Formats: sequence, C-alpha cells, structure tokens
Amino acid sequence: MLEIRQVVKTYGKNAPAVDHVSLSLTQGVVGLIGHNGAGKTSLMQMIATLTRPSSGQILFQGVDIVKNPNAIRQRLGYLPQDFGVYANLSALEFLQYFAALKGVRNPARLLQLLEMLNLHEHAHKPASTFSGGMRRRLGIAQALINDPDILIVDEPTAGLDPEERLRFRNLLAELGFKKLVIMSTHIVSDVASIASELAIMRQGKLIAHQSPDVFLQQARGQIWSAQVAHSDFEALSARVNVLQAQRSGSSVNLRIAHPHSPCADAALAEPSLEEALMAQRYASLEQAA
Ligand SMILES: Nc1ncnc2c1ncn2[C@@H]1O[C@H](COP(=O)(O)OP(=O)(O)OP(=O)(O)O)[C@@H](O)[C@H]1O
Repeated sequence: MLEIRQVVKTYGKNAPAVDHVSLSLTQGVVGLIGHNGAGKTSLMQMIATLTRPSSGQILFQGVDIVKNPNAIRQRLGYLPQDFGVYANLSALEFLQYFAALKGVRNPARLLQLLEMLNLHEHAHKPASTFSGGMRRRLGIAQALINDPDILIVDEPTAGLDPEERLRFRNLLAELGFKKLVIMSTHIVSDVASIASELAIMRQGKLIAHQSPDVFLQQARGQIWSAQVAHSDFEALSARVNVLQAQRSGSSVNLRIAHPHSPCADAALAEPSLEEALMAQRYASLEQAA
C-alpha cells in the first residue's frame, strides 16, 4: 500500500532529520518508535504530504505522492501531535466543520463516528469541557471522517491517563484490522500489544523494522533476572547491561541483558518487548512509560 524509498529530509544545513529511510507497509498497526528528535514526525509529515522529501520517493498504491499529493490526501487521516480542538465548538460542530473542509456530506457518518469514539453523549457539549483523552478521540474522529485507508497518528497517547491510554490503544488496534495505522511513540508499551510491525528510528535512520515477535525471538536467551547484594551492584552494573534495578532491602533485583549468565544465581527470563528493544539498544530505559 505504502512504499517509502530512500527518503531524505534535511532542514537547512543541519544533519538529515530523515536519512535514507526505506519502508514498505501494508495493513495493520505499525509502531514508529524513536527518541525525541529521531525523525518520526518529519517522516509522518512527508507521508501526509505536509512537507516534501529533500530526495527519495513515496508511493501510495503505486502512485508517487510527492508529484501527485492528492492521490493520498483523499485516502488519509492524520492526527498531528499538537492537535487542538476549537474550544467554542461542540463535538458535533467540530466534526461538521472538518466534514465540510474534506467535502464529506454525510451527517449519519458524523453521528456514527461520535458513537464509535464513545463521544455521542457529549455531541452537543463544547470541546472546552473535554478531558485530554476526549479531545484526542475527537481528533481521531476528525481523522476518520473520510474513512481513510491510512491513518497516521503522532504520539497520540502523550498526556493521557492510563484508562484513556488503554481505550485509545484498543481503538487503534481495531482500526488496524482494516487499515494501515502508523502510530509514532517513544513509549514502547503503548504499541507493544497492538503493533503488527515496529519500525525503529534513530537520528533519522531506520535502524530496524520487524514484527514484535521477531524482536522478542532475537532477545530470548539474553535476558536474565538476578538478585545481588547492594554492595555488589556497582561492580556488576559496570560490567553488564542492566535494564532495570529495583532495591529490595539490602539487595537489588535486576533485569540484565547479557549473552551468557551475568552472575551467580542469574536465571534466564522471558523478555518483554521493551527489554528486547533495550537489549538490542533500540530503545533506552527512559522510554519506559
Ligand atoms: N521545521 C523544522 N525546521 C528545522 N528543523 C526541524 C524542523 N522539524 C524538525 N526539525 C528537526 O529535525 C529533527 C527530527 O525532528 P522530528 O520532529 O521529525 O523528530 P521526532 O522523532 O518526531 O521527535 P519528537 O518526538 O520530539 O517530535 C530534530 O532534530 C528537529 O529539531
């Protein structure tokens, strides 16, 4: 469905924000993971035709969208990172406004979307009274008005409480059954359970693109749990890759990435996706939610 070929984006004389990225995507939820500044937003904005690549090609169903942006615009829904609602408009008025902009004349569709996003009871309330999660859901409703084939959502869970986060995750998972959903995040656990593929970006480069299962498979046999005396912790952590350390009385419970047993009494552990990425140095501890 979407073919990204050797795409580069440079701003001024800076190092490329996106550096020769190639990706081929079809259906499902794709988690675009990377630190702040890794180039996720720049890549998404190029797919959304909001900015043009400095070089390279992006094809949607075989059509070059740099030369022919309308080929994707009609089939795309986009929820930007800093999406704001118009506080004076009600949820329904807000959708009516976007429907008019997008040329969608189907009032039933708007009601259906409000229902789908569990906002129907708030249809006539001003968006100024909405929680962060409700605003984000209204943002998704806006992105879905034209029933797009591709939905791009940039850091959609930032600032949401755990319940809203879960609800949002489920919604994206459901959409991923029928569409290509590209979701950027620096929080691995937000996409771990729903992504069919993970694309990892670092300093503009795509450094890995695989299914979560493959990442997990690669990490198996390298993740260890161990309990060490507090006095031994420093020496051990200088020697091995400690993923997590939790103090418990006079000892420390550790999760460690190491190719073989890192210390006495270490036991092999089943990696979480986050640990699998950390073990490969695709992600870092700070990325934990
Ligand atoms: N319009 C712009 N002009 C100049 N530099 C930019 C512009 N947009 C992004 N950059 C730079 O490009 C790099 C990649 O930024 P980008 O926003 O694409 O990354 P990101 O992974 O989405 O990060 P974040 O999660 O913080 O949004 C950064 O160094 C950023 O400062």
